[in-house]
Amino acid sequence: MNQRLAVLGAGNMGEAVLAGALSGGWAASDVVATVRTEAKAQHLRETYQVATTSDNAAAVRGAGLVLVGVKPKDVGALLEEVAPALDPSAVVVTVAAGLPTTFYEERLPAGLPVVRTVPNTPAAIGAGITAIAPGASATDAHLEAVEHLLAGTGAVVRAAEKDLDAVTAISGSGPAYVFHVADALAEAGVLLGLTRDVARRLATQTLLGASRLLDESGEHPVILREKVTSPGGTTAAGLRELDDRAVRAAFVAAAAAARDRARELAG
Ligand SMILES: NC(=O)C1=CN([C@@H]2O[C@H](COP(=O)(O)OP(=O)(O)OC[C@H]3O[C@@H](n4cnc5c(N)ncnc54)[C@H](OP(=O)(O)O)[C@@H]3O)[C@@H](O)[C@H]2O)C=CC1
Ligand SMILES: O=C(O)[C@@H]1CCC=N1
Repeated sequence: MNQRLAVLGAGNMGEAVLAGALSGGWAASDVVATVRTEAKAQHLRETYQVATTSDNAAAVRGAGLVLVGVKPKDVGALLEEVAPALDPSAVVVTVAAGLPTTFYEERLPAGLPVVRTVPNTPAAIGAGITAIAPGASATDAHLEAVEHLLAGTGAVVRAAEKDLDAVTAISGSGPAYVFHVADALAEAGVLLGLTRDVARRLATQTLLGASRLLDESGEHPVILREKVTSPGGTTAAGLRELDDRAVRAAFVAAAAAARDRARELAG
């Protein structure tokens, strides 16, 4: 399989995967990204030194890996555009939420391997996590090629395709939940009289430090929470408010709603 990579739709997620792949050692000279505006093309050329075009069919010619980075609603039209131009040995890798691999297989030349992935935006700084699942014609070698592509974006895990909507709800959408918490914590600090700059710094570093501690200690989050929560102390008072407002239940409901929405996107 050749190393030519075509990124079709270099938006938030396509660009994040592109950035992660390049910082992981993928050669910029092997990448072409498709765009719809000259401003975006210029940004990609200047930032990553990759080739750009607005012609998706031209981009996929000779590409061994074709990354579908457009919104789920735009995937059908995109596949129609590129199907006749795809290299017979190409692997189609998609990041689109919800759409099953059968959606692609029905629209692409018979037997063309499809790998469905669920990345997240921290991929841009090599701190993402991506779940990957093979379609009917994707082999272990195809999965390995996708793992190689994504190696610079962070962790990569293999998953069963039936689980990918749940993965989307947790790690795909998850960064947005975390940014929501970061914003809420910082604004709470402002309410308590801290400057915006200080409050934001405290919130950001607290999330970063807590995440690293969780990861590096290997301890269960409940144990780590208990280590912060002195009997009769400040944290217990704060946590009681979160429980009274059913924050834990809200996370469960948010994940279920995101999973259900992924299913709806499949049509
Ligand atoms: N954002 C995230 O955190 C995650 C997103 N995903 C999936 O990633 C996909 C993209 O989402 P996201 O990056 O957020 O969305 P964006 O809108 O940021 O990216 C889509 C990009 O595709 C471009 N585009 C649309 N149609 C075409 C076309 N025919 N040819 C070339 N380019 C085209 C758009 O251009 P223009 O801007 O000009 O419209 C845009 O730049 C979705 O399918 C989503 O489900 C998956 C996991 C996480
Ligand atoms: O919001 C969305 O639909 C996409 C999929 C996961 C994250 N962003």
